[in-house]
Amino acid sequence: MALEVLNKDKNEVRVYENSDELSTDLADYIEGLSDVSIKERGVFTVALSGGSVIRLMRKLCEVPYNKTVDWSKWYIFWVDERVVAKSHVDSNYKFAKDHLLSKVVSCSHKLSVLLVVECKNEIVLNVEQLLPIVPSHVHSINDSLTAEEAANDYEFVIRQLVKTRMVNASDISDCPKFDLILLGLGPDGHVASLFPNHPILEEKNEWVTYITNSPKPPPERITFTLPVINSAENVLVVATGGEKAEAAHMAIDDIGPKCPVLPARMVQPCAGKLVWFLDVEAASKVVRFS
Ligand SMILES: O=C(O)[C@H](O)[C@@H](O)[C@H](O)[C@H](O)COP(=O)(O)O
Repeated sequence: MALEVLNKDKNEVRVYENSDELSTDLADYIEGLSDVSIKERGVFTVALSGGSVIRLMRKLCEVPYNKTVDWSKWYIFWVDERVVAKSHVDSNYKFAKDHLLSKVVSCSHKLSVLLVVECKNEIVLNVEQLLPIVPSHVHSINDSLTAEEAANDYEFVIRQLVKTRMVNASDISDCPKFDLILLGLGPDGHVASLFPNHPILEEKNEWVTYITNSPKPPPERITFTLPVINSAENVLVVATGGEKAEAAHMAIDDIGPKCPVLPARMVQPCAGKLVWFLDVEAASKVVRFS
């Protein structure tokens, strides 16, 4: 449970004693969003970031969430990706596969075995609930292309899914409306591969763009643009550790005209909900009373 829940404008900031508590509540929160979306539309579209947020989602693969989340209805995307082979240690796809997605599949297999045993005892269970992630629902980038080509290709894939309404369309912008976008936070205030002072912060037309000079290695990346992030139904920014404290403070608090142009501060969903998940260290500079 959160130690504190702060309301900052229309956004919520949840502060946790440690990363374990944060991880449990994050799993709970995501399960709730997944449930609502699947009841309403039959699918849950989620875009993942790279870095620690993936490890912090690990409880989704544990009891009770591994039994309650309907993984078969998840459609998985990447908010940003490093332009490297999918087998490369720097690949966000590989990281998510190794630390999250593959764990879901193996949990679900175990559950299927349990299901057979329980069915013989005439216990009625919802078979559908126990299906694993469907491989064709996992939309990673094409790693055989250049950064520019990969960004165009990824945008094309998303546009096709918006046409069929597998991915929702925003009512107020010409953008997809993902059910959930998960972001990490860099110590410099970057989110996704949107770095401070980079011209792509101004991008208004593209859904997916690319950079070849990322200050965080590797240099070549593709990324969702701010209009896409801000069109999501739900955005969660997840950060732990003291090195994120200054960035969290500058992104969340009203610090007047001297405020630098910080990508994390530019995350302001037009109609959706933004929730920050911080541990006490990352939240140590966030103003408690305004
Ligand atoms: O692929 C990436 O590099 C990212 O998507 C990036 O935006 C990341 O989420 C943050 O840098 C936070 O990373 P950590 O949580 O690991 O510090």
